[in-house]
Amino acid sequence: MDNPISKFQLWWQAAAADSPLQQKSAVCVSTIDECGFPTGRFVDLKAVSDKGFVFCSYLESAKGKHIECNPKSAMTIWWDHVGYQVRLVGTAEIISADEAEHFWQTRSRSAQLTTTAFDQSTPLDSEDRLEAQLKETSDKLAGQPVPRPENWGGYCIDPISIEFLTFRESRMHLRELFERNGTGWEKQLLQP
Ligand SMILES: Cc1cc2nc3c(=O)[nH]c(=O)nc-3n(C[C@H](O)[C@H](O)[C@H](O)COP(=O)(O)O)c2cc1C
Repeated sequence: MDNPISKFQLWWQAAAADSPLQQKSAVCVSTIDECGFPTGRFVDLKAVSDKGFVFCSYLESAKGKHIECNPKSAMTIWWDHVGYQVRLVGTAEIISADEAEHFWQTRSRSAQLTTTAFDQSTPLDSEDRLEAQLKETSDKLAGQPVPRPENWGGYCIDPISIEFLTFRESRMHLRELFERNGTGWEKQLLQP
């Protein structure tokens, strides 16, 4: 398979089928902080297409601020039950408001309420404060749809390289590196 996006979609499907994982689409996104340190955290992978790899978050979170200053990002995935690792590097861009709205509408009401109630990555005085904030938001929006907060949206990482590793107990892992070459991709095998 010479198209890494199609290959990824097949791997994602295979990993999700009969997956023992609770969080089947958790992937690690790494960004670069203001001091130049890389920092990773798990997010939920929402969609993959020729445009890139999409996840949703608060736009003013730490990761959001990092991407605003430096869009160079990475995504790393390990699906133990199928023995697949995927690593990609690329440039993150905010998705459109319409796309963000689409993903917002796929969220449960309780996820919409918690997202609205909290201000990700800002300091928290005490754990009790979370309950109070959630109750305040739930009471305020009782019986109404929960609108998407302006500070919630998504990012699409447009990859310049994607590496697929098929894990083998023998350590003879198969590593397939795809690098962007103009509008296409160049494939190269790497030693394990
Ligand atoms: C399995 C899992 C899935 C998560 N999914 C998301 C997500 O889709 N979006 C998000 O903003 N945070 C998600 N989080 C929380 C992030 O890992 C992280 O704590 C949060 O985004 C704040 O990161 P930041 O301060 O670096 O911006 C998830 C955490 C876990 C463990």
